[in-house]
Amino acid sequence: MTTLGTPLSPTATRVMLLGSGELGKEVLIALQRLGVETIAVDRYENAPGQQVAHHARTIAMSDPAQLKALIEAEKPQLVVPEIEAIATPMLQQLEEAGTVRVIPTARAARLTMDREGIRRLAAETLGLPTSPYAFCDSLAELQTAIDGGIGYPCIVKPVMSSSGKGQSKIDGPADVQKAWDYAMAGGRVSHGRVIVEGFIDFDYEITLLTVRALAAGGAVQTQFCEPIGHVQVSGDYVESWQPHPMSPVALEKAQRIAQAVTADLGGQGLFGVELFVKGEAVWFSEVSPRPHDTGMVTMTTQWQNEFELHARAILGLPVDTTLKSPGASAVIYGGMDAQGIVFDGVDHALQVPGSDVRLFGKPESFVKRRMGVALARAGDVETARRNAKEAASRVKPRAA
Ligand SMILES: Nc1ncnc2c1ncn2[C@@H]1O[C@H](COP(=O)(O)OP(=O)(O)OP(=O)(O)O)[C@@H](O)[C@H]1O
Ligand SMILES: NCC(=O)N[C@@H]1O[C@H](COP(=O)([O-])[O-])[C@@H](O)[C@H]1O
Ligand SMILES: [Mg+2]
Repeated sequence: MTTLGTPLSPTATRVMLLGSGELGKEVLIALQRLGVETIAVDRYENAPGQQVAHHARTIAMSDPAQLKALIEAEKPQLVVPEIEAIATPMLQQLEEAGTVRVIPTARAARLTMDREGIRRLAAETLGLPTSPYAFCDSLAELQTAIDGGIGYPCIVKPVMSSSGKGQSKIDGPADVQKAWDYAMAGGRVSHGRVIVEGFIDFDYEITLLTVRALAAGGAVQTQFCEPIGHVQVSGDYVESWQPHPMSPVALEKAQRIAQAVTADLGGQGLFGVELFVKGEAVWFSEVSPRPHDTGMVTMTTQWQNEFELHARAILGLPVDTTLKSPGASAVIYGGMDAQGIVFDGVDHALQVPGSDVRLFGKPESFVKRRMGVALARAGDVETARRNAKEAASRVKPRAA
């Protein structure tokens, strides 16, 4: 049985988010609605989630000593990683000592913060289909791996990075040095290691949101949302929609892969399983053991969006993954490096039929920083995509 307390009282159910960007902000709002006391942690002040939580804390989350001190001081019942770059071995120690429960598990957070951990688990332990890959610690090793079988084109990524940071495509020998240098500059945690992956010439890619939640009787049950299609530019998502049509065979394979990888990672919560599809072939790419950026579309397409599903699943509550309406999302970038920017045209954007806008409230804009998202629901996905892009384009960021 789940029992929830009263926030800011001795009975409070206390949950700490490690990372409080746009995704954490929505998880925090979902938790607040259930009367959970929330602690929003990030590496900088006034992160989006810190603006809606009961408590805001700013630390270097990749520093094990700072992380341990904060968790011991705040004593949350649950710790919810929201980004990859966290001192996950320390989370594992604290979980093993019984100090705290980590969502979905500390091992899942550790394996997925490092592309090597999750890739070796998926391909070598679970035998799931993936692109060919190798791990390299130098430019020379990278060249050897490409010549030894990965071939061209291929993709190089720092082992610790996300949202496409440090990622680039190599089309031929002339690009190798540039890709290596770019990866070295772009990792989130400095680390001289990269993964090189053979390029998969997929027809489309999806995120399969997969929830592990308690069913009546107390057993963990796996449920899937409708597939989310998306478009990525330079490794970062710019547009997503739901549902993405799939052949029954491809959908079945996708669900089987998602079931296998999430069952191994274990625990309770929502996962974003990234898959490439060509015809009826399906490849596993990677998985987030937490809500996914492409899943922001569920704020307009599902009865319970991915953030509510995560909040419910981690608290031991039942979930409903059904679709409400086809819909789409389109990213609003800052387009400039500046603090405290303003957004013109939100009124104009909201005149687009079925549209909605979220502005994350990030204190500082960068040219390619995601500052907001436009949403649109419609009778079909094509209309929704067109309307979401139209609404996004009507929001005009401007320096104050
Ligand atoms: N081996 C590959 N073949 C073809 N395309 C790829 C491959 N690897 C990555 N991509 C493309 O680059 C995108 C980003 O890659 P990936 O998900 O590994 O990066 P990421 O930095 O972890 O991104 P995020 O954190 O946003 O999920 C993929 O969604 C896909 O469009
Ligand atoms: N693909 C992962 C992803 O989308 N993560 C989301 O972006 C935030 C960081 O944004 P920032 O880099 O603008 O601070 C994270 O906190 C999370 O919400
Ligand atoms: Mg990805």
